[in-house]
Amino acid sequence: MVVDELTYFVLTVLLTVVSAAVLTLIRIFHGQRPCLDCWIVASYAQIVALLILLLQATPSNSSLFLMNSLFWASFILIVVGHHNYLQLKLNRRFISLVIVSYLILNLYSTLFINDTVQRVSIFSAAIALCCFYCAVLYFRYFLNNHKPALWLVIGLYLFLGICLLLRIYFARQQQDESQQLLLGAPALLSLALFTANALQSYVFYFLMHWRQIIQLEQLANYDVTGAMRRNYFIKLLDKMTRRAQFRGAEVALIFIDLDRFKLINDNYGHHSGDLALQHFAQIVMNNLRVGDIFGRFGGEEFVIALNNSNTQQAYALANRIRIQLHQQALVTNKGKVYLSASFGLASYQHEGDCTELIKQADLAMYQAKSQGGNKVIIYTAELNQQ
Ligand SMILES: Nc1nc2c(ncn2[C@@H]2O[C@H](COP(=O)(O)OP(=O)(O)OP(=O)(O)O)[C@@H](O)[C@H]2O)c(=O)[nH]1
Repeated sequence: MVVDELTYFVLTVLLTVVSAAVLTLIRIFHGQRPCLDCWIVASYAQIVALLILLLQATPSNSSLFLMNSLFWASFILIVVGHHNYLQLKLNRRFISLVIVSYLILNLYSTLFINDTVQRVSIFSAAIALCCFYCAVLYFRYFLNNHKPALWLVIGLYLFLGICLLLRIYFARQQQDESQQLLLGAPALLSLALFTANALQSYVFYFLMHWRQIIQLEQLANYDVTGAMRRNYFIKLLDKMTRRAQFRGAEVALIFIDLDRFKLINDNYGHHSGDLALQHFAQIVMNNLRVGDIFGRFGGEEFVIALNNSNTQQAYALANRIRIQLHQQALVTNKGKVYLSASFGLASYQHEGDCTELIKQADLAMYQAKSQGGNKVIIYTAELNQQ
C-alpha cells in the first residue's frame, strides 16, 4: 500500500483536530479538570506540530526542533494528565529530568543527525517510552481497582508503543529513503498509530462517563446490601406488572421482615447487625433468577418480585430462603448468629397497580410475624378482615 504523503498528513491532522475538539467539548460540558486541560493542550500542540510538518516540505533545523519539541511536550503532558486523572502523586524531579533529557536529545538529533531514519527512530522510541509508561501506570492502578474498562486504556497504550517500535523497524528495512514511512506496513502502522492516538480522548471520555454514571446509578438505586432502594424497586415493579398485564403473565411478590432484628443489634452490636443484613441479602440474591428483582424497603424489610412466576413457585423460593437463612449462620467475633424471617406472599391478579400487590404481601407478612415468625404465609382476601 502506498499512502500519498499529503493524504497521510491531512488525515492525521483531521484525526488530531477531532480529538482536540472532543476533549474541548468534554471540558465545556463536563467541567474543568486538570487532566482534561493537560490533554487539550497536548492535542493542540500536536496540531501545531503537524501543521509545521504539512506546510514545510523540507523543514529547516529550527522548525524540526520546534516540531519535535511540541510532539514530545504533548506526550509529557499526556503522562502528567494521567497522573492527575489517577490521583497519583507526580514526582516533579522525575518529570523535570525527563523534560531536560528530551530537550537535549531533540537538540542533539536536530543538529548532529542528518539521517531521517535515525531521527524518526529516536523520536519514535522516546514517544514509545511514554506509551509504555502510561500502560504500566494503568496496569498498577488496575491491580487495585479491577475495572474492566482499564484494559482498554492499557491495550491502547501498549498498541501505540508497539506500533512505534515496529515503525522504527520497518523504516530501517526500507531501501528507498523517500518512501521509508509511506509504503506498506510502515504506512499502515503510522496511520493506525495516529488513529489510536486520536482515539485515546474518546476512550477517556467513555471511561470517565462510564465510571461516573455507574457509580451514580449504583449510589442512587442500590443500598449497601446490594438490594434496590424503595423508589427504584417500585419503578421496576410497576414496569413488570404492566408487562404482565399486557402478556397475561403472573408476577409474585414476597415481602420479608427479619425476626427480632433489634436483638441482634443489642446483643452483637450495630456492625454485626449491618453484616447480618448483608448476609441475608446475599442468600436472597444467590437464589434469584435473571429478571427477578430484589429491594429493601426499610431497616430490615425486604421485597422480592418474581417475573413470570405463580404462587407455588414463589412459595418454594420463600421457603428455600427461609431454610437457608436458618442453616447458614453468620459468624461474628461474639459467636454465630442465626437469623430467621417472616415471609408474606401475594400474586398479581392482572388488575390494580403494584402498590396494592405490595400491601397484600405486607399484610401476609404481618400474619406470619404474628404467628411467631420464621414462616411463609400466602395472602388471601380473608386477611383483610382480621
Ligand atoms: N444494624 C442495623 N440495624 C438497623 C438498620 N436499619 C434498622 N435497624 C434496626 O433494626 C431494628 C428493627 O427493630 P424492630 O422494628 O423492633 O423490629 P424487630 O426487632 O426485627 O422485631 P420484629 O420485626 O417484630 O421481629 C431497630 O433496632 C433498628 O435500629 C441498619 O441498616 N443496620
